[in-house]
Amino acid sequence: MMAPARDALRQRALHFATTPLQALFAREPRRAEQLRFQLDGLTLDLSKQRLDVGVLTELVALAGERELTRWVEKLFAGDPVNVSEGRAAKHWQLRDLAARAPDVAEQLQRMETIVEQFFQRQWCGVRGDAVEHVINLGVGGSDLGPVMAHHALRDLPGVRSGGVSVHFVSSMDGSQLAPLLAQLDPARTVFVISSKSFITVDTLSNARTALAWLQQGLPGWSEGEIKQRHVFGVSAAPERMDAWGIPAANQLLFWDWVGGRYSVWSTIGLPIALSVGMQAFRDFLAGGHAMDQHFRGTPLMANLPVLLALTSIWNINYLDIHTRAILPYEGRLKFWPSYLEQLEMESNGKSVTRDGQGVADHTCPIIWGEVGPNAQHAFYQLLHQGTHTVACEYLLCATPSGASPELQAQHDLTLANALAQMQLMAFGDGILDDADQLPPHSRYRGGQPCTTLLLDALTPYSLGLLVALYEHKVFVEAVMWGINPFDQWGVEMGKQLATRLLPAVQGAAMPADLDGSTRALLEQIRSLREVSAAADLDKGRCRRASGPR
Ligand SMILES: O=P(O)(O)OC[C@H]1O[C@](O)(CO)[C@@H](O)[C@@H]1O
Repeated sequence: MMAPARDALRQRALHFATTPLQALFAREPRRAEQLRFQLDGLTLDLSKQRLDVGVLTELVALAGERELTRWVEKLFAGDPVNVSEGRAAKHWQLRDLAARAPDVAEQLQRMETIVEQFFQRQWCGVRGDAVEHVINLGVGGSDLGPVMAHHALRDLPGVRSGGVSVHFVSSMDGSQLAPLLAQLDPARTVFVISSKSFITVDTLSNARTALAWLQQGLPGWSEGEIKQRHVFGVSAAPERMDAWGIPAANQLLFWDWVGGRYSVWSTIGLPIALSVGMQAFRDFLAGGHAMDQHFRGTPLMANLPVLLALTSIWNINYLDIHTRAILPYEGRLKFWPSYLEQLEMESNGKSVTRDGQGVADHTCPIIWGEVGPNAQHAFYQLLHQGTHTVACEYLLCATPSGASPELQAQHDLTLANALAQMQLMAFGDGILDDADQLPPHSRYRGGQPCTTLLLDALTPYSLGLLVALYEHKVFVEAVMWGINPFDQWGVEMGKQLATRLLPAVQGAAMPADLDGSTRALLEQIRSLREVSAAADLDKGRCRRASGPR
């Protein structure tokens, strides 16, 4: 395949890989302005990336060669862009409130009815007590979007509060669920079982434990009565919710054409609406829709998701930078890195193209992160003085999320830290006059390419803009690499192997073809368990021997 843009980019990369960022600013007086892009209170600043407008123009030409515009049309036409599963990817339709697709509008209305009952304290458990706690049981896309948005938006000024307390449980080992159950009253607790497939073992095992706890704590009530007042289900598989015994009135639906990690906009958002109210949830949808319109209608050179994606392609495929740190300078966004890890790595962690060939280039980088001020005291040492080049993505809010003078002062401090850290990351100690007097161990080499995303303020709307920005960015990258971002076959085999190994963990014979390492680990686990069971037995004997006091 002819790829003139790619060859031109390779040539440019030779220059940008070795030119200090200071030199780029010295050479281009309008750089900060030319590489800053905006939409509705969201600013994308690429000026501290190792590129210029010429590089972006060449990357846009490459996007032309990869038929990006045609793929964007296919996405919004509802074509089956998820080729391996023969499905459309219409998460964007969930946020188009004006178009009111009938199914979408109906489910949103049902969600609103449920949410209002909780806010009005009218949703009561079997004993007639108003419910105060809702626990979402879900994992991956059925957890990360809601948990991220709930933490970002709850108790934000202007956002409704006073509903129920919402909790999130995802891990299959029960370590999140057990301490919650120990504190809560079953009569005042409701569970939302959130699972697109309704077969995810992590979620269903937590759900079984939750049901047993409800039954134990609410004696005298039948399982059906308990489920009616204490269990909701959110899924694209209503027949499986039926089989689990969730009453139809407590079921909220979404559809196959919503990928798990793109489902925060669907009824999977129920926990978000329960914590911040429906108006905030609709504002979140409106932000996402504004980004859809921008993405569909803006020329590529000013299109935020496209520019973010092309910058990422430039770093990975031309500058050989294979890792990216996500650094929000806003504690409310503490789950933003985990959210993006799933969105990006589960979508684009692929090595086979849509037509089954090996990819020509590296795909998704390794993504990790932490709230910036905490990361400063954890892994920034590596970013400043380690040996790896890491693309750094800063997320800042211009105004604080609370109004008190103390919070304003703390917010100023946080912003000053973010700006200073970015200076050091990008320019190193070159910004100091006397840097060359410093001993080697105090030098900062700089050269870490930084992207800044600046929100005027964190609101449901701006969070919607941000999430949809990344969803589309992931799609653009996938088109550039020729891969399908909407499937996740790589997580399936692990689940099958776990099912096969479970009996052996429980004490049955080990599979004959088990590898040596797994066999040895299982043997050790078994013998450790035997020792611990024997110790428990001894303790029991001692207690009986010493008798009651
Ligand atoms: O919502 P479900 O069907 O329980 O799946 C949970 C998660 O599991 C995955 O399939 C990966 O194992 C994700 O894509 C998904 O978000």
